[in-house]
Amino acid sequence: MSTPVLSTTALTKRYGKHTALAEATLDIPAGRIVGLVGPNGAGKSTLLALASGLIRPTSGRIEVLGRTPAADSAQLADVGFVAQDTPVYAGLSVADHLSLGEHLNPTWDDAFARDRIARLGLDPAKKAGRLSGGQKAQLALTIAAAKRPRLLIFDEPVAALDPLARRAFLQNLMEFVAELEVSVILSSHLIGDVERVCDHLIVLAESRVQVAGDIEDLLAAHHRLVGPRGTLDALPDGVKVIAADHTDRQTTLIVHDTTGDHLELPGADSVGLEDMVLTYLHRAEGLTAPTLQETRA
Ligand SMILES: Nc1ncnc2c1ncn2[C@@H]1O[C@H](COP(=O)(O)OP(=O)(O)OP(=O)(O)O)[C@@H](O)[C@H]1O
Repeated sequence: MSTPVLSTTALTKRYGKHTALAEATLDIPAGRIVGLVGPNGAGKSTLLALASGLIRPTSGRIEVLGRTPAADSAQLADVGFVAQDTPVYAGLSVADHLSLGEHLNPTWDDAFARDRIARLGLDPAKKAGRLSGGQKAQLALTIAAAKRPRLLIFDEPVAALDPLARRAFLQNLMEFVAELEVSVILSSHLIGDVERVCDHLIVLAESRVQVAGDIEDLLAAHHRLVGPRGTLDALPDGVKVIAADHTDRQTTLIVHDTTGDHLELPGADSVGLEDMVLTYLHRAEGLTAPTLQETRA
């Protein structure tokens, strides 16, 4: 089996008394486009900063491509990181950015970078400060990809972009992935975007991983069950209730079949990605209707 892109065990980051990330255990296979979703302050940037080696864990283990993040120059070259707010140098031209990239990165693919800039229609002489938000994002993406990393990490790459620029950026990203055979982890607030481009999902809320896995598997393992009240109380082992809603007569459950056996559950209906993510986010905030156990207590 190939080395996981990201592997963590009980990964924790604290700032003083505040826990930004708690006990995160993840195993992400290579070749995925991973969507990291969660509300403000959930710990997304913290996880990405740990993965890129910008910060060190308080406790727990993290390996990126089988090694400690930012362990040495080879490991640094293997990971391209684009922080929030698409960091480019306002006073430098597009061409200056490419020269700088070439100078700083031993694995720099100049032909690839120049070809991308031409295809995007960016004027090499233009100062980065005069580019639009979408163009800045595209420039940052080009620079990160031209390092020819094995993993690209983006912290909310499309947050500041209008819908058209967002779509163009994500389209571009998918082209890169196919062209460079690179793994990608990106954080986003937009579940629709994640659905469009990602094949693996991590839901983070309240500093904890709520659920993670290949999107296809997660969708196949989550179900909505509706039945007369009382009929859904006994579920097979390994089927976890994520949310429960009751009326006088009827119970609606969102459940996660964690057995991996694709259990046949009576009356099971599918759950869309957005509903699934929101169910986990609501549960983390304690906003769900009471669970069956709580109702019986
Ligand atoms: N350097 C720091 N010092 C102290 N607290 C921090 C630091 N960095 C992050 N935090 C706190 O850790 C928590 C997680 O922050 P983080 O930036 O990882 O969240 P996020 O999910 O990326 O949020 P957003 O979607 O708003 O970017 C927050 O409560 C934040 O205030």
